[in-house]
Amino acid sequence: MAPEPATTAAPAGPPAALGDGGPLLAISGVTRRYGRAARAVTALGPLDLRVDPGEFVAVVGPSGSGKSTLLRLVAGFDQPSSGTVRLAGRPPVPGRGVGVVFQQPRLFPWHTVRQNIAVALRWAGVPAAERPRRTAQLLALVGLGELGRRRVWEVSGGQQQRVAIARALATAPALLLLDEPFAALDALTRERLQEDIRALTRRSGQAAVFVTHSVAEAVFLANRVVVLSDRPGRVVLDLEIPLPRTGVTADELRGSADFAALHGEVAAAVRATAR
Ligand SMILES: Nc1ncnc2c1ncn2[C@@H]1O[C@H](COP(=O)(O)OP(=O)(O)OP(=O)(O)O)[C@@H](O)[C@H]1O
Repeated sequence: MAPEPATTAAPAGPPAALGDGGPLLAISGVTRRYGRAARAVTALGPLDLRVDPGEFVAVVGPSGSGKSTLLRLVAGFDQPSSGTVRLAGRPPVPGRGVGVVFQQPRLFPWHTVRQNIAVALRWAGVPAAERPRRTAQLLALVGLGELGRRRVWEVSGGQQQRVAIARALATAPALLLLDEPFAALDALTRERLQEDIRALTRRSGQAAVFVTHSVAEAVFLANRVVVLSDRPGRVVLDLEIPLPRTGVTADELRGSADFAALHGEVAAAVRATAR
């Protein structure tokens, strides 16, 4: 088990408004087509998906099933061809209410680790006087308390991805969107980061939608796994993952019969839909 991040504090800042008890994310009848006329391709849908506060939903599916398309629609970076996406009851606006972590950390290389976080806090409208304390809190949350003064190129790939996660949490997003955030990391770093993300989101109740190719990663991290079909992506399995949240080590969890059974069920659904 990787060491726990140094603090149990929740992400800094006020929680984003959630509306009045409705779903956090509601996707209804959504499709996304790319291209025109004879060259048009339907990448996604029709798709319905609901995510409630506190849920960690992993989306798994074959390559080209529209997983990244789905995240772009939820982040407000892109618009559906039909249907609706609602975040806390409203159409998503980029940068508002969601934090996004990509496969590559996409940090400012000329800044220090701390400055990368401080910039996000500034964009979020956090007053200058408050930023150092909040930056320290966020770095401690992802286990990087000691590395704030380092330049980005002076920390490892896994540590850079931790900075990206801290930055995504800087705005206290209602929903965290993770697009294969561990894919570029070596196996050991990937496992450590998975364990820390699992601990962090379980502790804080942070809602997340997490895209991955890895069934094991999905079952380990999520409390719900959604499998998309081959293109156009539609939901072919929506499975609760009732694995214990506390009281077991990561190795015990990964080695348990329950884990193996859930992994088998999800993997079978992915295999059945892959071309
Ligand atoms: N901007 C675009 N213009 C045209 N086609 C696109 C565009 N973006 C995605 N597509 C197509 O839509 C389909 C879904 O792509 P998307 O990247 O969402 O899938 P994915 O499940 O995330 O794939 P992967 O697992 O390989 O990353 C693919 O066939 C892709 O080629």
